[in-house]
Amino acid sequence: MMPGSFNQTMKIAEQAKEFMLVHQITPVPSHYAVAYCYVSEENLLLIKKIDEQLASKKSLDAIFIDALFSEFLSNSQNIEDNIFTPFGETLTSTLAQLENHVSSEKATISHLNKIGKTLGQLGEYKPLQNITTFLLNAIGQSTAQHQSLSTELYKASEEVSQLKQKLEESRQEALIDTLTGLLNRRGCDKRLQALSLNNIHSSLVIDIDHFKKVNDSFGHSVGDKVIQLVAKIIKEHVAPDDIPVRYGGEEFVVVLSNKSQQFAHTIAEKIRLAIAKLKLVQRQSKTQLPPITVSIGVAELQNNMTWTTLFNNADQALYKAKDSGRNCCVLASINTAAQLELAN
Ligand SMILES: Nc1nc2c(ncn2[C@@H]2O[C@H](COP(=O)(O)OP(=O)(O)OP(=O)(O)O)[C@@H](O)[C@H]2O)c(=O)[nH]1
Repeated sequence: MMPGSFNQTMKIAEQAKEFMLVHQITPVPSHYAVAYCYVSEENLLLIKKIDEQLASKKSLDAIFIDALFSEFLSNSQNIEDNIFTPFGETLTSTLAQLENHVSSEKATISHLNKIGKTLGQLGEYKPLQNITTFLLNAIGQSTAQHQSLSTELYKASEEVSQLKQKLEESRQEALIDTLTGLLNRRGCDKRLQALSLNNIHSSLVIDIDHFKKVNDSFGHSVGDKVIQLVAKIIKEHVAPDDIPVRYGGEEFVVVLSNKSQQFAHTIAEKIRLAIAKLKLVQRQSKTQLPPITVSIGVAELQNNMTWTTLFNNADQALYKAKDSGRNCCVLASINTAAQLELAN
């Protein structure tokens, strides 16, 4: 879609609204973005997925649409570049044209008023006076119409700004874990794109020990609180350019940017000890929780290694930590025989 094609943009916006109505899609910005992308035929894979869903007579429910949003739109500039920006630009330029129109009409009205006044003073040119009055009325009406159109367009323009803001919020939500406020896996991937694989980086994979028992003995909400506390401690121990992530369930990953494995190990130990020191009491029953401990695998990015391999190495070290009785940190090395086990 070319910026500036106002009618076309409005048409697609209308079709997107209609599509949402027909398929009873909840009207939130992210869903609107998916509908808009579908009707504007911009993403063939997204179209294919929606068509397949419809062909198998399944509904376009919130879970399905959210998944499409996450897969195709939340992480890309696509919506911004192809939907909101041209839409906003078109509105702005149309508004500017209308304003020009209205101000030239106002100038014409002012001239005609002067002419009407002069003709009135002369008192002889009744037909000309009538024409002046007719023109004044006609232009007055057209100005009123243009002004009301301007008002509508201003409203639309404000709605676009709000949608942009909400989209940005949805995009942020899609990158952040709501329980802990840490990045989620997707957010981690995004941040990793900014790091050069040529520098020295390390990673921790941290897993809460016997966490199932916490849930089973104290309930899921206490379990959630423990996850939050562990996240908080992890965050407190890392630098602003490091990347702490809730990787899933009770597992965390930290990418320590520009830091060696030895340094990462020191941080891992500090995190482990700080968590082991926690004294938690369940508020309602005043029961003391057993000590919370974590096991940590530590690995360093080696030459020609991908992030996935780095995380796998740290994960293998984590398994070794679990096997060694938990509540410890284990360093991975490329030579697995040289695994160095630390602190218990
Ligand atoms: N409260 C809560 N529990 C979660 C969440 N995500 C995953 N879990 C629970 O975390 C537990 C993980 O259990 P397991 O993978 O068996 O591991 P574990 O009990 O921690 O044992 P080890 O890892 O072997 O030390 C499961 O009971 C999950 O239900 C969450 O967001 N909140």
